[in-house]
Amino acid sequence: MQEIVERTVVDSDKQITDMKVRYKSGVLKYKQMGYWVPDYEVKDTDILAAFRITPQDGVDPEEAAAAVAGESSTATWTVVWTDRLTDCENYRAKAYRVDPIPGSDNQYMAYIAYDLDLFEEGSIANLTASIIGNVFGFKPLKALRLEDMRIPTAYLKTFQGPATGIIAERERLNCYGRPLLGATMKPKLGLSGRNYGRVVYEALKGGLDFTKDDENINSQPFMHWRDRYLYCMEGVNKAMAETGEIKGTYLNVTAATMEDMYERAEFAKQLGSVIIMIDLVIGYTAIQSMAKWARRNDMILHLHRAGHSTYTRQKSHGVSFRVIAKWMRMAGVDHIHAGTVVGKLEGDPNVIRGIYDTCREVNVPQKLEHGILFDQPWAGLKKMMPVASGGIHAGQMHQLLTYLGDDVVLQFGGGTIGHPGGIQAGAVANRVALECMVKARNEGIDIWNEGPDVLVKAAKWCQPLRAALDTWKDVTFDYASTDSVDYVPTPTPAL
Ligand SMILES: O=C(COP(=O)(O)O)[C@H](O)[C@H](O)COP(=O)(O)O
Ligand SMILES: [Mg+2]
Repeated sequence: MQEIVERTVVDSDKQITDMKVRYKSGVLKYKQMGYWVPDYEVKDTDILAAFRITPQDGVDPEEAAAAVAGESSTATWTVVWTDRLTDCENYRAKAYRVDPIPGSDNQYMAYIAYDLDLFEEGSIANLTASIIGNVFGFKPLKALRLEDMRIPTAYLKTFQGPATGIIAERERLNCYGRPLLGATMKPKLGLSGRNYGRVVYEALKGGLDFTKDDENINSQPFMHWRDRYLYCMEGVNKAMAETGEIKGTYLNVTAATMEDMYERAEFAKQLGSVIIMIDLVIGYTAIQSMAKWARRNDMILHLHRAGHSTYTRQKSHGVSFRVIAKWMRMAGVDHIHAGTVVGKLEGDPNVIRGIYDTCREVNVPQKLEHGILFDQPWAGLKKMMPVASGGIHAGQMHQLLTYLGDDVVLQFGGGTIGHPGGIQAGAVANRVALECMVKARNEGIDIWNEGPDVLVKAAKWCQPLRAALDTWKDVTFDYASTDSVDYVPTPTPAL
């Protein structure tokens, strides 16, 4: 206690000096206010953030980094007397390193350390209110992107982590050694409950493990949620009885209020569903609440990342999806849409690799070429299953398996329901393509190069696979990606 009093007194002198400096120059001086500490020694318990900053013309990059540290921790636009009533030396975030990004237009990677005491335990809302709070609209910067974070073990342990995790999910489904297969219902909107349930049944009967509500299916006039749940679960139960496999359908419980979401989740549980679904747009607190509900009720929790591209897609402004994935593993979801590499939606292979590692590794080491700027040990939080979805089809199975591995849900919406032979044939094509590719890989065949031959051979005796390959052979999505790793700093021992 004595120590703090002393520090406060020393600080008060420093604050007065800082204030005089500021008033004299008439310019904000975050560096002089103590937010730039190049010789700072990072503590094991610090939360670290790496921001891509684009300072306004004429703004010194270190000053800009210090401004980010200030605005995302304790500072306001001017020095305030009340700082002296706090342990402000400790509470100020510290910008401790700024690297120019080669080949960029005045962009820098700024590293900032935050003391653990700045954050409430187990609250993504509180963490993000600082880290991505006001600071993204801050005038000294033209643009700002949160590229990565290091969450220390001390803070991780205050979070629940995935409600179920990959290991328990596989045990519940009794499914090992291969990716899981799913399909998103199409058309996105408009089907009645009975027709919808029919699609679920056919897709599961054909060999998929899961079907899935689309992100914008909730309780519209054409199909209220209870109808959807009842018809879907009828389809699930029938398909399970006929195939002898455990199956599920992600019942989207997204709704306007927590009360509505709990009511829907409870009904899904009563009907025997193994999985429910939420959309990212419900917000971090709602996601954490649903994760706690899922843990209490032995339910797998699927998260659709609806809305993420509004802030993850641009290269110089927003938040990297890798960071969102990290927050979601802390928040406690079991499945997360994480990109496909191939398919209709953008995604650079290196960036996607970094996201998949973040979801499912026990310890994620720094890997600069994958955009992973910090070591991230997960401190016992369970693994989260990535979901590959968006314009994928059976003809890409060798690429999907090579890029994404086994612990993933491969989800074919149009690639099941658009099959010329019908939904069940589409599911058969996907299951056969997957099984033959896993078998080839396990026998040591180089599926990256030989994969297309493997598929063609299997298609000789599997008419639905042949039809799928014929239908989608020309479908490629090779539009330029806007997302790739361009920042490869020299690692320093401090990291
Ligand atoms: O409906 C689909 C996919 O349908 P289809 O298989 O017919 O393309 C999903 O909402 C998107 O995959 C979301 O994208 P992401 O998974 O990248 O978040
Ligand atoms: Mg969708």
